[in-house]
Amino acid sequence: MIRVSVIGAKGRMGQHVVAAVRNAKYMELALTIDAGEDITAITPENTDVAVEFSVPSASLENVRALVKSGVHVVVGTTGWTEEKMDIVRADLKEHPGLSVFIAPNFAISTVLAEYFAAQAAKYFESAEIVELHHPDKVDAPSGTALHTAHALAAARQAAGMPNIPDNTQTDGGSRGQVVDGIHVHAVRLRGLNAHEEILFGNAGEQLVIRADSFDRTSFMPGVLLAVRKAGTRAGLSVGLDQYLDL
Ligand SMILES: NC(=O)C1=CN([C@@H]2O[C@H](COP(=O)(O)OP(=O)(O)OC[C@H]3O[C@@H](n4cnc5c(N)ncnc54)[C@H](OP(=O)(O)O)[C@@H]3O)[C@@H](O)[C@H]2O)C=CC1
Ligand SMILES: O=C(O)C1=N[C@H](C(=O)O)C[C@H](O)C1
Repeated sequence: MIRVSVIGAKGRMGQHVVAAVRNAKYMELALTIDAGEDITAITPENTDVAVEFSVPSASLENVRALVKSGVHVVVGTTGWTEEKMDIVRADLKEHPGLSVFIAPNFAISTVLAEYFAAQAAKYFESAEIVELHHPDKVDAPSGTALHTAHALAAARQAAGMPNIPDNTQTDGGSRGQVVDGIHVHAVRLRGLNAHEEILFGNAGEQLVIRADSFDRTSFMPGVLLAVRKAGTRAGLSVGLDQYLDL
């Protein structure tokens, strides 16, 4: 049995994770922790893997506390920068064998969309990203869109592509945030859940790759896969693609 504790357990994702763990074979729910509760209650005596879905402002300190306790961590919360990950990498040096796995997105559709987009990137002069989410989301652009922008930029750079053409002379914000040279646009609309479009353009043609998570259940197979894989890859790793046969 894998004993799984959930941090952010009362949140939208946390509630789904609690239910998914309860229904999963060979897993049992250990502790559930939310804002204001004592995360140090999670220890190797009661937990094998902690799943963290809280808020971007709290996630780093939660992960650091969990690493200090000595449990494997699966993280879905957004807001992870290289600087924050370096802090966790340094902490992990004191705990060889422990794993911290961060996934900007656990939905197979979105992971594949980014994978396909990275393959397409070198064939198109233009690329932009549109992410669309529910209006209760606190961060923009989404962690997924940031991750996709980095992947596209890396693919373009590896192929020696020039900057994306854009002759905009005045911009009151309508052109979105520029991430590694890629324009990223965020839509917040009641009724939506989590959606991403990657648009590519050449003279006379367009390719659109789109992934839709209509319901948070879409993230659960990925979360459970990451829990099952916890500890197989010591140190910090990022992205569900690593666990898929891509
Ligand atoms: N990787 C992926 O596939 C996915 C990632 N996400 C990301 O997951 C995160 C959570 O999303 P969502 O569930 O919608 O957000 P919610 O706001 O619904 O849930 C967050 C929960 O964390 C709690 N919380 C706040 N501070 C702490 C803390 N210090 N310690 C423990 N718990 C805390 C909140 O409590 P309170 O409300 O009282 O503050 C709330 O219950 C976001 O960053 C989101 O972008 C979302 C979907 C999929
Ligand atoms: O807040 C959300 O809902 C989501 N957050 C993640 C992100 O910012 O990429 C993953 C998914 O898009 C849902």
